[in-house]
Amino acid sequence: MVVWRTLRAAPSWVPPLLIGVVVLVLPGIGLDFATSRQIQLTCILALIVSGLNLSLGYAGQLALGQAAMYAAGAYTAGLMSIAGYTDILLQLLVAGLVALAVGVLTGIPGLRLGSWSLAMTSFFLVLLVPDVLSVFENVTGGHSGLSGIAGATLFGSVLDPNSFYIVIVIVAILWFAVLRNIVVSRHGVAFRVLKQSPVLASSVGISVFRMKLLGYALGAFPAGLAGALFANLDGYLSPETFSFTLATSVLAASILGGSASVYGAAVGAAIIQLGPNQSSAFQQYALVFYGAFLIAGGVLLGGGFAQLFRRLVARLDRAAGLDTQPTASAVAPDIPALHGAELAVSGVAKAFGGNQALRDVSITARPGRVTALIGPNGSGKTTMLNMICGFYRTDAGRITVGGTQLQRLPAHHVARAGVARTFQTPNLPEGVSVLEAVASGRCSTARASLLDAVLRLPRFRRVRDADIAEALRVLELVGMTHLRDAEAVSLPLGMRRLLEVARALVTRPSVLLLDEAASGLDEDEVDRLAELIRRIRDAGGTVLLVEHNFRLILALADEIFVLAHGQVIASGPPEVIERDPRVLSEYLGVRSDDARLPEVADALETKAGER
Ligand SMILES: Nc1ncnc2c1ncn2[C@@H]1O[C@H](COP(=O)(O)OP(=O)(O)OP(=O)(O)O)[C@@H](O)[C@H]1O
Repeated sequence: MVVWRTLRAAPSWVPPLLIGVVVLVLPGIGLDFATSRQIQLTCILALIVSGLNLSLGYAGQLALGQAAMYAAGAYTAGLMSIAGYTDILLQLLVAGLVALAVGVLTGIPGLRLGSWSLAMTSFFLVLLVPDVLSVFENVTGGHSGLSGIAGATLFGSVLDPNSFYIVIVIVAILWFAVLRNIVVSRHGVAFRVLKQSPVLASSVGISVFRMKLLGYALGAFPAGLAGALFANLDGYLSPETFSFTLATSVLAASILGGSASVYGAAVGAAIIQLGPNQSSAFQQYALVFYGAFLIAGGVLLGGGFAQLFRRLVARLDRAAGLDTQPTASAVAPDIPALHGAELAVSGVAKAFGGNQALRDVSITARPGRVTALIGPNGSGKTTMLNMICGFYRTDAGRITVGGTQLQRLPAHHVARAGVARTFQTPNLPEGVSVLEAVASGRCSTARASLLDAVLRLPRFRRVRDADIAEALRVLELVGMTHLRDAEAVSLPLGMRRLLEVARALVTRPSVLLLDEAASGLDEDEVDRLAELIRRIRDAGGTVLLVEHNFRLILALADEIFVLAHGQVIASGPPEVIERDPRVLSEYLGVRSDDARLPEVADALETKAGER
């Protein structure tokens, strides 16, 4: 256990780097030609698989185009070599950029069309590779393949097989370092938010289209590098290499190793390359075997070997006593001043086909006040929130926050304008810690570019430090600092709801929309939530609360708007609403002119409980 504790004290990138260094020095201790070639092919396959992991495992885009990007990189490098440009660094750069360009060009239409289109376009892209190579037969050699690729050079010297081995391993190590830096940065968290839900992504200010394209196109880059390395390793390119079978093997390796994992790509590639690919009998039935691997990886090993590895680490951590969580802090600090803005909705209408969900609705939520929006099921509350957030377009009317019109803005711009929200069902990405989940709310604030993240430039560190500091500050407010390293999705419902409020608060929003935040909470948790909302209000925040818990509404709201059949039927302070005959009639289906608060609350709550 002492060894384990020492290992865990080291930064997480040290063990994989050590493995990389061992692979790098293997030729020094004697490596036969066949093994050396297999290791090089494993590195090449690992590069391709890592690209798929980024787009599929992290960004959630099922796209099989890596084989086509690999071909683009390979033919680019091969043709450069034939034209006399044999420098491997130049070839890697150009091949990577060409693959990136193919990713962008094929990704845009696939992503614009939405849903399964990217999977389909990338699938056809792979099927088209042999035909494209035939069409340009004069240049690519068509079905006969491309020969005459000269040995690679580095700064003018020809690379012997051992030196080329070193180049391949170093490129793989460097790319995995880049990938790791991306995955642990804000971009990596944004990818996982996107994978969880595009709606969630836009609600924290992420442009869904740009992020999807970034994941897919970035995944093309290592495939281009792999292509350049392969062209120089074999000195000959045949269209058959870039077939659909390759695409399937890449997918199988990704699923086996664990697609939501950086190093899982290398593990999956090693299993496929060093195992079945060795046997010629396997080659004949490769597609069948890859299919079986996919099923085994997907069904038996949910999350692949990476998931098994994580479980093993967790078990060893427990055994070594490394998993103890500090206890919760009792006193939550004061909320610093929030600069809430007025939310004004006037004359808004929305129809879904013939169903008029909202008609001529006007509501106002002011800073330093809790405004509640209530109404029976189907009265239009969620539609209203979705229109404020930019998920639905209004048919008529205006929505402004602090005087700025929102109704024409896409959802991620609305979030950037200061509107933050929670969801009816807590919406948290998998594979992120509580701290990262809260910090993900800051995706729309000051940015560090991808290059800043990859190279760990000062700007990246500044943004990361600010993200962590703000996330910790808000976690303290909701009394969850002690859970900062826990996996967000594994928390109980009450904690997940508080976590969502924390994520919304981390941007210091101008307007906070809470969609049934108390639903499913026990009494203690509701009290804690109520206390938090009160403190947000007292700090000057603008809170719009959509809620079915009437005791909470009556206790918290300064003003209530009641929706029924898509229209506001009553508005005013709780003491007016609780006696309004129209409200009672809508909720209870009875007319009562002298009903009082406790009876109404009980009756309404019972009614809500029945639903
Ligand atoms: N995307 C959609 N497509 C078609 N109809 C929709 C859509 N969203 C909402 N509606 C309809 O609009 C009306 C209002 O629904 P909405 O979900 O806003 O009500 P709600 O008050 O939030 O209900 P609940 O309390 O059950 O969440 C309903 O008739 C619903 O069927």
